Amino acid sequence: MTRITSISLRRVLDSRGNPTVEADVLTESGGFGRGAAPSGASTGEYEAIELPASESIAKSREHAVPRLEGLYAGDQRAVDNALRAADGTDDFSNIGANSAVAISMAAAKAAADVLGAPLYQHLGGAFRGENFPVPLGNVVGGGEHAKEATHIQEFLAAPVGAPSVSEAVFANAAVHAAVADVLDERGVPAAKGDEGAWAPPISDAEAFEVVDEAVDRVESEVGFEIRFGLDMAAAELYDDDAEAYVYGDETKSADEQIEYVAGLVDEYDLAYVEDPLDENDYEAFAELTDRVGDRTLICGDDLFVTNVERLQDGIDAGAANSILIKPNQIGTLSDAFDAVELAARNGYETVISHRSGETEDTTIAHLAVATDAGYIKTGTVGGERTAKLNELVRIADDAV
Ligand SMILES: O=C(O)[C@@H](CO)OP(=O)(O)O
Ligand SMILES: [Mg+2]
Repeated sequence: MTRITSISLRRVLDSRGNPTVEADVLTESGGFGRGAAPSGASTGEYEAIELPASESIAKSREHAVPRLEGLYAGDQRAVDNALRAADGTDDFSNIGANSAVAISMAAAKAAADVLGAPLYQHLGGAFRGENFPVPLGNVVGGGEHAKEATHIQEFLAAPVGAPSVSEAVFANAAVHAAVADVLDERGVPAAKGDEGAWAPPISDAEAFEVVDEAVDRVESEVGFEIRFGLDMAAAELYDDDAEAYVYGDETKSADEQIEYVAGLVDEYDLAYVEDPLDENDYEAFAELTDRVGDRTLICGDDLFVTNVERLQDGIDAGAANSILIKPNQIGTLSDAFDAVELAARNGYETVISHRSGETEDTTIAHLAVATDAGYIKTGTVGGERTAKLNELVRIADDAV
């Protein structure tokens, strides 16, 4: 039986050393599931609310746990509806999206445990596990994840031609290593940013050269196509008062930003561009998508925040052609699934994603396989990133 008998919540460390929420769910027959909430730094204006971990835990113990005990862990909608009812707001500002998502993921894992099925199969059904997402691997980054580095937040290796997910994961690690070599040859010292990407003190223009070179080197070694992409996190670059994108001493109007990004897509044959424009500018997103959407993915992260209403607005406007899915942006797995389904029905590609603050939790690897997502963005190196990448390798090897 998957009836929930108890839920424990505790504070654990995330990869930045901040407290986050971990949930354990136990069922009547001894099923066990554990989930931990990630945390963003370049958070979107419209995301569900993360509360301080202790506050979120106290509120959830009082309001959510009593409603959840006795429900079936396998009835994910009922669990997630109870979380929403316990919170009573649209954005989880009462109990915190951090506790909500930890409990939602832990319940799914407890149900899978009772069934004796891998999580991806419990979530996605018997016919999942054949297709794997292309991992987008952050190899150079700055922005909110490393202050003295590039303005663009993430340069992402995209091994689109890899014959297997394992080869793709290793190719990204090789690009990460090749970037270190290229930087070394140029005499550029580099620390690492929050997600384990190199965070060199160089201009965006030089970062393009470095990543392009590193990708070329690895591509010729492995013999399959590797492209690259970006997360521009442009809402962080956008200054509302100046109505412009600010790159240090330079600024760009929305039209100039569209021109700039369209030029980059062509010059570097970019496979992927996330948040190239401000989160409130559907129109500019639509214009850019119209120009380059036939040859690259224009992905909405802060634009859509895994929210079906914002995604529907984007679909109506023709803004973007793909969506980033972060369960903690919306608070539950059910909401994240709804966003994936709406995207799929409208021909939008799905990219399942980590946060810059992460834990060892591997739910997103299973979510990507369960939803047949085309891509997963979960870093390249570092234990909290390799936890997900290695889980994908295990799923492919039928070893979960
Ligand atoms: O912007 C993003 O896509 C994410 C993850 O890379 O960063 P953060 O978790 O800081 O929002
Ligand atoms: Mg992003």
